[in-house]
Amino acid sequence: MWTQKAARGCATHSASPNKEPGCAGCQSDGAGIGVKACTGCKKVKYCSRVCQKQAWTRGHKNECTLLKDPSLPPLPSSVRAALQLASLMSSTSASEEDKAGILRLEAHDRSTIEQYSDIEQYEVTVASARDLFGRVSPDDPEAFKIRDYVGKILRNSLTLTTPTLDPMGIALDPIACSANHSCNPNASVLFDCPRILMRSLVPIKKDEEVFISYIDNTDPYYRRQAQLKTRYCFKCECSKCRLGPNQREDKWAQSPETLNTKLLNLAALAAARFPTDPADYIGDSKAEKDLSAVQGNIYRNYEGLRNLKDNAQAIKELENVMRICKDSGVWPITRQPYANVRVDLSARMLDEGRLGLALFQMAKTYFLIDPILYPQDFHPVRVLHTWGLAKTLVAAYSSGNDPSQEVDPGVEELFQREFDFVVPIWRILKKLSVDVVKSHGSGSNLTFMVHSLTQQVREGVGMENLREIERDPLHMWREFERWAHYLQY
Ligand SMILES: C[S@@+](CC[C@H](N)C(=O)[O-])C[C@H]1O[C@@H](n2cnc3c(N)ncnc32)[C@H](O)[C@@H]1O
Repeated sequence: MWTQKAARGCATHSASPNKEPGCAGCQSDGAGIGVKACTGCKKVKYCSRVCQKQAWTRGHKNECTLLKDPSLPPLPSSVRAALQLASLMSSTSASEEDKAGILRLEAHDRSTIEQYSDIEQYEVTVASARDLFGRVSPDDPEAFKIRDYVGKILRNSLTLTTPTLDPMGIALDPIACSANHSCNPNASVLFDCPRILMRSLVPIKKDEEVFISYIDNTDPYYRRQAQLKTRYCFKCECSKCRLGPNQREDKWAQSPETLNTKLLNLAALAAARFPTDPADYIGDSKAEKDLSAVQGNIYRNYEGLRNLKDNAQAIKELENVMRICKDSGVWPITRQPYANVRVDLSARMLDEGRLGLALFQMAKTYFLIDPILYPQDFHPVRVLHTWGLAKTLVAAYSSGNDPSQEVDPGVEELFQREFDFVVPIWRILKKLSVDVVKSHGSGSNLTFMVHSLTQQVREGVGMENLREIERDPLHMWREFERWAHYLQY
């Protein structure tokens, strides 16, 4: 089952009455992809690429009816997911095999949820989903199974991401859901629409257990523990967690005692605004408590910014978050969420056409951060970041060679300094062509895109020239490495 956070409902269709609507999920025009109309409203359409799996379209039927009720507030994602699962299970178009797979999944219930607040949340979700389902399908016996469905979702759902790893909602797949969690996983789950891929990160022997990571395993220990407890109801005792809160993810650049005094006011402010969250715990000394308040503030700010539509505003605020990390004097650039904020900032800058600044941030991630957070060259996250960098280098190079395009001032300056973009483009793509097969498999969409671009560059530049470029007589690669140090934060 696939579900999505943001409900678009029938508004998408009515917003453009004269235009044949495209996909309400990914917003593509649907040309050449094929779109299917919702079986509920018969209007909103979803494409078979990103918003695939008919289940998604069927799930919309409930939302679509419910969203016509103006008295209803926006549905929480847990309620939405339960409604979609109930709707899927009662439909005739879901295969019996799919249904049997879902029915076999175990569910969490009051006995496995430990904290009172989480039980309360679970009961509210069950009651809301049952009530809403009853309004849409008054006589459907699936309503009585909603408690079990909520428990199944709580126990088994994985974060559904775009191919570039942006969270989109949740996914429930009987096979992917059979893997247990480790913060030091030997495999990863990737969404390569319409398929789910499970890829190994290290050699796995026959009969060895396959572990995936349900959460961002680059987060510090207490945050990982808190997330797994709240979302999946278990205490993680994986090989990394057994070593406690003193691994690389938890390290500070300097002792928390040296936290910049400017930030102490911020800490007091943050502590006053937010009750202590176990996810933010660092230690019991005054300095550690201050720092945990700052950390909580930073995580919450960042999470709030992820869905901000206004790019310019988001860039301003993300830069602010990064400045706080930098000014703290204790935050290493590899400690979360500093590292993730940088990646989001680069993506936002790209959307705004600020190629030069985005390139410098991406170079920092490429040279100084990713090799530490993701030690394997072919780690899927690292491969995706590298792919973003390669595409941005190509875009910068093309913009400077196309008189019809406005060149970003940062890129213009690089051209003036006679930087040869082709050196890093070729070196990165050549290696990426190999790594992407290991990370995503030879048949994945990403592999196809990486190989196509590599081929274009090979044909465009010519093998003879590329051999000279590989020799790099003017030391362009060394110059490129320096970019990682250009920006202050
Ligand atoms: C997707 S299921 C994994 C399959 C699970 N073994 C089962 O049979 O349902 C996720 C659930 O398995 C349990 N689980 C997964 N990894 C675990 C771990 N490392 N330690 C303890 N429980 C774990 C948790 O209850 C979690 O909600």
